Amino acid sequence: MKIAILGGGNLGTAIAEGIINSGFCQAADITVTKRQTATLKHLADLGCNVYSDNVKAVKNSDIIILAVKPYNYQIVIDEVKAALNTKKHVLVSVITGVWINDLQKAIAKKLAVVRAMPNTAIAIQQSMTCIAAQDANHEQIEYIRNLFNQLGRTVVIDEQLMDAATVLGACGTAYAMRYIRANIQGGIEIGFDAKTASLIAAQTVLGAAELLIKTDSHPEKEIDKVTTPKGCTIAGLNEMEHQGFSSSLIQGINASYKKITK
Ligand SMILES: NC(=O)C1=CN([C@@H]2O[C@H](COP(=O)(O)OP(=O)(O)OC[C@H]3O[C@@H](n4cnc5c(N)ncnc54)[C@H](OP(=O)(O)O)[C@@H]3O)[C@@H](O)[C@H]2O)C=CC1
Ligand SMILES: O=C(O)[C@@H]1CCC=N1
Repeated sequence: MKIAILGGGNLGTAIAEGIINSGFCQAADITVTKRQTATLKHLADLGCNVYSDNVKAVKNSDIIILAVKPYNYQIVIDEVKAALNTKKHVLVSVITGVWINDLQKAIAKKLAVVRAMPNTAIAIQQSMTCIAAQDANHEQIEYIRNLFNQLGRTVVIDEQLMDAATVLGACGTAYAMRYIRANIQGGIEIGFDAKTASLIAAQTVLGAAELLIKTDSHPEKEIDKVTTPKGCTIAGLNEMEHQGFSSSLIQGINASYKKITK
């Protein structure tokens, strides 16, 4: 399979790099487009095809990953729709807020379309990617899922949950960063220099997340292991809850969801 990534920006280049690093396909089988190609020199050096001609990229590929900004998708679809072939191509869109029906309407063909919502950890092959599909067969969905499995973990969801997936999985990276930053600020106040506090905070969050994923555990079970009766963990946790910690996170998630669905 040959893959075209239309829109070689942050996400597009991260996908290309991840696919190459994982050995999922050869660099020569990947084409990345953008209007100003100078920023894609590193991909060209790796052996990818790099140019601005979206139509040529579509004609030379089987899987078309659309990774332009939401306000640019219509123009790119208008450009390539005549070259899209329902018997050959699968279109994969990572564009936030654009529904499969919108894409199919813009293409004016019942093309197999897969919508994927990764997060920015895709740059280090640690994304959580939620996937939804329409008019794609099992084999096509599995191929796309396998592609994103090279870039982290995947789950197939109903497209109706894509806004929720965006909030929890994609915006979630920003929420986690803010949590880590608050830990760093607290860590500095209790004596660490910024660099050491950053390492301790980030590695601790990484370890906590891996505990849940690798042992299929529940957060409260892991909390019970840390909290010594009358100890400092429970004192801190309870104070955080008195200040509305869990409630503020839940309200934040709801505010994001309200914004994305309005
Ligand atoms: N899941 C997540 O966490 C996130 C998802 N996203 C989604 O991913 C998509 C991409 O975001 P991101 O990578 O950050 O955006 P970028 O702006 O970094 O990348 C988009 C790229 O598209 C290129 N482009 C624009 N017009 C065209 C065109 N006509 N033909 C070919 N290339 C074109 C631009 O380059 P040039 O101007 O040189 O053409 C640019 O490099 C967005 O739709 C966004 O919604 C974004 C961020 C986070
Ligand atoms: O903030 C946003 O609107 C988008 C959604 C996912 C990441 N960025």
